[in-house]
Amino acid sequence: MIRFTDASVTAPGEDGGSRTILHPTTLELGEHRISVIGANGSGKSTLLKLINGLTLPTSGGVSVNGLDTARRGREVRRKVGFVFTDPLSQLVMPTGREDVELSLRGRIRRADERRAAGMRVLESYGIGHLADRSIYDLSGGERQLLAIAVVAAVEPAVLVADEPTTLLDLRNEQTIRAVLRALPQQVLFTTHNLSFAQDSDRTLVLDGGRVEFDGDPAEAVAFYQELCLR
Ligand SMILES: Nc1ncnc2c1ncn2[C@@H]1O[C@H](COP(=O)(O)OP(=O)(O)OP(=O)(O)O)[C@@H](O)[C@H]1O
Repeated sequence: MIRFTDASVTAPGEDGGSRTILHPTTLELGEHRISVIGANGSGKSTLLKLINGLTLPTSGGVSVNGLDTARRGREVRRKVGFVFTDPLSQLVMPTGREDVELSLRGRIRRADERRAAGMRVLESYGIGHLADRSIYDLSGGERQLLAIAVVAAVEPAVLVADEPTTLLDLRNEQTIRAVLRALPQQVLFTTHNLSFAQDSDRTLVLDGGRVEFDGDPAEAVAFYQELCLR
């Protein structure tokens, strides 16, 4: 269970004062698949980053399975895997094989076992044949698949993905959606794709740093469309 208790985020404003990015927010997030939608700059990424402590609340708190993100960030990050919009910002090794092996390092000590396990992960995502190719020579979809595989390899309790299909064509978008749908763990994602948003059990609509709607995905999309037309 992810809990936001009056969690807010402020940042220095241009006028020397402070600017509210997320107004005090209280949420209990327990559903298997939760989507977050809203206009550019409405606070979606900030909300996701609060979940694994990449961003800490200025006031209030956020916890994951009872672990406070401010006090127990390392433990939280072991439970919450984060997939960035741009896979190149998280893939740190020259090839997929090395990246997935790095991810498995804390779990599997023996190099030969790690190598075999890494290969099994890549094969399960249909990218085993790309294991030794430079990450710079992968297509956007292949890279996004690799980024998800690397994060999911350590079986985090929660997987958070920030606009995971934004850079993808229709076929790759469908592949990533199917991959995320099949993951057994809790998945939270942001998207501007309203059909993808409805691939979930619950949708939050953010506007100006506030959760303005929280509930059924189809109703959330209708609410958001109306909000955009106002
Ligand atoms: N560390 C920071 N310092 C100052 N302003 C920030 C910081 N982080 C985010 N912001 C601002 O807060 C607002 C919300 O940003 P956020 O990235 O959460 O929006 P978003 O809804 O994910 O947008 P997009 O759809 O464009 O990705 C933006 O105006 C952004 O510029």
